[in-house]
Order: sequence, then structure tokens, then C-alpha cells
Amino acid sequence: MENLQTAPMIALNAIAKRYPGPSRDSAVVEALSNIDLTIAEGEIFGIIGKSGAGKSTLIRCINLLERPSAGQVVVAGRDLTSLSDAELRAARREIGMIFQHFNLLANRTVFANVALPLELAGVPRAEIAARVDPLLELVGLAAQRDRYPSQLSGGQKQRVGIARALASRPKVLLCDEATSALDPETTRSILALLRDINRRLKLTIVVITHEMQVIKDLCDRVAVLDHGRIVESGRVFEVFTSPTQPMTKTLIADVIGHELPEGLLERLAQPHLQKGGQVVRLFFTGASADAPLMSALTRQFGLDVNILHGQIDEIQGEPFGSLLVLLEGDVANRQDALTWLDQQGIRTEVVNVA
Ligand SMILES: Nc1ncnc2c1ncn2[C@@H]1O[C@H](COP(=O)(O)OP(=O)(O)OP(=O)(O)O)[C@@H](O)[C@H]1O
Repeated sequence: MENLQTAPMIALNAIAKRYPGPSRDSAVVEALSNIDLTIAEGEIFGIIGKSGAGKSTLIRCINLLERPSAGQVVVAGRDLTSLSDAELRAARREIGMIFQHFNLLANRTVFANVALPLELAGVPRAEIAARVDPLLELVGLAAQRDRYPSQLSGGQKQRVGIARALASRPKVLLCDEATSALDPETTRSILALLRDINRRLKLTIVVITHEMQVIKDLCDRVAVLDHGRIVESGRVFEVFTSPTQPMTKTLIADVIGHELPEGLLERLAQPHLQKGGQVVRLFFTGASADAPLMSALTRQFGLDVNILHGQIDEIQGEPFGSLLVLLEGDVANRQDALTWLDQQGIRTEVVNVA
């Protein structure tokens, strides 16, 4: 079986990027500091961070649209920072890029937009047609072949962008806020297309976005940037369900629903709820989400369990969620139950509602 961990497609080694400050006397802007990142062949990797964290700078360092002030950028085994201009132009053909505002040429048809990188690379006419038509088929735009960008929807324009990026048969696709200008339904269809081409072409995809739902639906791994540094990284499931850094928690708060609904805590503060009981939040991930816990708490520890609130979600088929329960019963038994839950791999949080 193929092991994606063995072949790094992208390695960023100790990357730094400094920009001159806005005026002669102002301090240098440290847009990126000491970035080490390895992305495996065939992976879909997300980079998130607040505005100004350095996401655009980082993704543009991967194809050297921005030249790092220090460090090495290795793509498909080649150190791009050591190449001559001509070598770099050739190496860039292995790295496609798509953009938030599509960047299509208005006076060219769909076909001619996709053909452009091949024309620039001197590919013969007959071969261009033989390569572009299957790409239009792949992105679902065969019927729009001779239309102009102004005659297309946003989603169709991004499909042209994707086909154009794929024209030079890249190994890596960089996506710079590629769905941020699209409505949710169109976003889903573009993400499905990206997943499809990732699988069919074994394309390595790097995504920067402020849309956490995109990371949740699309990416295998994610890195969190804060002030130009990677503060947390790992599998999307781990990072989103067990974030360790405050910045990560802030970024994912809306999409993961760790916050309890407004008004619920107020209702919980009612004195009769608290008498002889304790409000506890149980966090489930993966296999533990399916375990028959409630009956175990009742049978093994003699507790009454009332479910007050619950939510279940999944990240690419892996379930996770939380349950807010009122545990009633003997204090020692409640304590034993919490210890037991911990041993079952269930994180618990006693909710202070006083
Ligand atoms: N060409 C430039 N000259 C000077 N400073 C720059 C330049 N490009 C970016 N910066 C600065 O570098 C830092 C990182 O910017 P960057 O655009 O990479 O962040 P970002 O995370 O992509 O933000 P956003 O989500 O708002 O696009 C910011 O402080 C920004 O002002």
C-alpha cells in the first residue's frame, strides 16, 4: 500500500520573510519566522490564521512569488531558492495556483484561458487542444468551452481557474482563498472537485483560507499561523477537536460549536438543578462517540443521568461531539464516574453554573 508519509512533496526549512517597514524609520515587518513545514505527496494541507498572520506570504513562498529572506523551499525534491531564473520558470510549471478572484482574461474564451499557460510554454497547437479539452471535461465545463468569463457564474470561473492551473500538469496546487468569493453551495461543489482531482491526479494541494468549514471538509492536516509563526499543526480532526493553543480555539470556535448556546447556562443556574447534582460536559471523539456510556454511568455508578444538551458532528466521516449532562447521585460515586470516563478516553469538564 502506498504510504503518503514517505514522500515529502513540499519541505519548507527555516523560512523567514521580512518586509521593509512602511517608512524609512519604521521597524522591519517579520511576516514569517522560522517556518518548518513538510507536506506529503497527495496530501491536502490547510493553513489558517487571523488576518495579517502571514498566510498569503507563506503560500506565495511555496512557488517563490515571494522570495523568502532566509530558508529553503524544496518542492518535488528541488530547492527552488537555489535555481536560476530560467530553471525557476520551468520548476514553477509543477506548481499551479488558483485565486479568490479567479484572475481570468476577459477577452479570452474558456478554452483560450486554459490554453494560455501551454501557449506560453511553447506547446504545439494540436497538443494544446488534446490537453485542454479533457481538462474542461474534468472540471465539468465542456459545454462552456467557447464562452467568455463574463458569461460564467463564479463557480464556473473558478473551474476555469482550476483547469488552467492543471494545464501544465503540476504536482502541487496552491489555493489562495479559492472559495471565499463563492456561496456555500458553490463552495461545496468546488471542494468536491478539488477532492476529486486530488485523488485522480495524486495532486498535492495547499489551501489558505479564513473559512474553517473549508479546512474541515477538505484538508487532511492543518497548520495554525500566528504572527508569522506556526503555533499548532496536525491532523484536522485532532487540531479541531482538541486544540491546544488559544489562537486555534478562537479560529475554530464558530465551526466546531464548543460554545454552549446562549441562555442555556442561565437555565442551568436554577438552584433545583444543582441540588445533589453536577453539570458535566463530556467530549467524544472517534470510537468513544459510539460507546454506550450513559447506561454504564447508571449501572456501574448508580447515578441518574439527565441529558441537557448535545451535539454531534463529523470531520470527513470521523464523529465527534459533546454532551452536557446532569449527574445526580452520591458525591464519591460521581467522582469515580469522572475518573472512569477519563480512563475511557472521554474528556470531561465540570461546568460551573453558579
Ligand atoms: N509587500 C509587503 N510589504 C510590506 N509588508 C507586507 C507585504 N505583504 C505583507 N506584508 C505584511 O506581512 C504580514 C503578513 O501579511 P499576509 O498578507 O501574509 O497575511 P495574511 O494572513 O495573508 O492576511 P489576510 O488574511 O488579511 O490576507 C502583515 O503584517 C502584512 O502587513
